[in-house]
Amino acid sequence: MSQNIHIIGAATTFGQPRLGVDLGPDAIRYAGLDKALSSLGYTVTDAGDIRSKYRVNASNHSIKNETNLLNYREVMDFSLELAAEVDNTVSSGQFPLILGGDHSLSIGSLAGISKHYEDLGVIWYDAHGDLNDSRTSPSGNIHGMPLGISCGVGDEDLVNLYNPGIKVKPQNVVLIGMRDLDEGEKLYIKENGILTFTMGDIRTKGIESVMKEALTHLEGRTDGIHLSVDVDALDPLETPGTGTPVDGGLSLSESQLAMEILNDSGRITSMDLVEVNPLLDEKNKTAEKAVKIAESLFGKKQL
Ligand SMILES: NC(=[NH2+])NCCC[C@H](N)C(=O)O
Ligand SMILES: [Mn+2]
Ligand SMILES: [Mn+2]
Repeated sequence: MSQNIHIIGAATTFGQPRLGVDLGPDAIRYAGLDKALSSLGYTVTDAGDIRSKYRVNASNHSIKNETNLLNYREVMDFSLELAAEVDNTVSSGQFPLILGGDHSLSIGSLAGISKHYEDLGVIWYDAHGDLNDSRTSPSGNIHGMPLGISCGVGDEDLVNLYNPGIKVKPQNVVLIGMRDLDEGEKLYIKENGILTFTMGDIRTKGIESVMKEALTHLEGRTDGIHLSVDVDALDPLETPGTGTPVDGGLSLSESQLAMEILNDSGRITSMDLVEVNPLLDEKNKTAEKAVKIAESLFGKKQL
């Protein structure tokens, strides 16, 4: 892993309906991210926040376009800007650590990162698959679509954003923590043989063997691995400050072990840490957990 971490705040809220998730990057900074990573010996720089040029207010926040996509233009423009920043970060040899913000930001982060890899792997650590398109989505919220879009499904302009073509091959994706998949997502997973670990699988096999299986699956076929952590992968008792909580999730200590195993592999090349919404939180608890997850990924061991 690069010794230089570049933090990019992706202060977007347009991928989902709740106000406040654009404050996620500051909540994570306030919880001490920079200091935690510097203490591990990394050189940490912070780009500050990329913020949508569109203003947000309660009544303009969730506007549908003709094809069931909410805040389409806003998400599109934001993703382009984020993709360029992430692209530059990888070009300069730094590790991009993108703080969210809602999960639609991964459209931009994957667009920027994938330019640098032939066969990018993706570990999607989340309660949700985020594999919907405008037809399968129950909500029209684009934060339920970024992985599908990056795999080439859905709106053509979003799929071809920043650099034309698909960003990630579905066989290079591993889903971990799944417990709220929509019918269309289940079908897509089956049809494309995406390696998927539900909470049931994790309870049966244990998180250690799940993470090792994930890494083995991506071995040989990928030249870099992007890790996308949605804090709703964790149980809402751990991370209540998020817009779409789902009961029955991972604990903090399981997640720390998962991150330590990824760190030991030395194969993670970029990361998103998303869906922290301090307006829904209890005393910034969720952002504090997010910092602990990042710490474990970058090398803090419990012993
Ligand atoms: N990144 C997230 N939290 N996504 C939640 C998605 C929920 C649901 N599957 C939808 O498409 O609306
Ligand atoms: Mn989620
Ligand atoms: Mn998500």
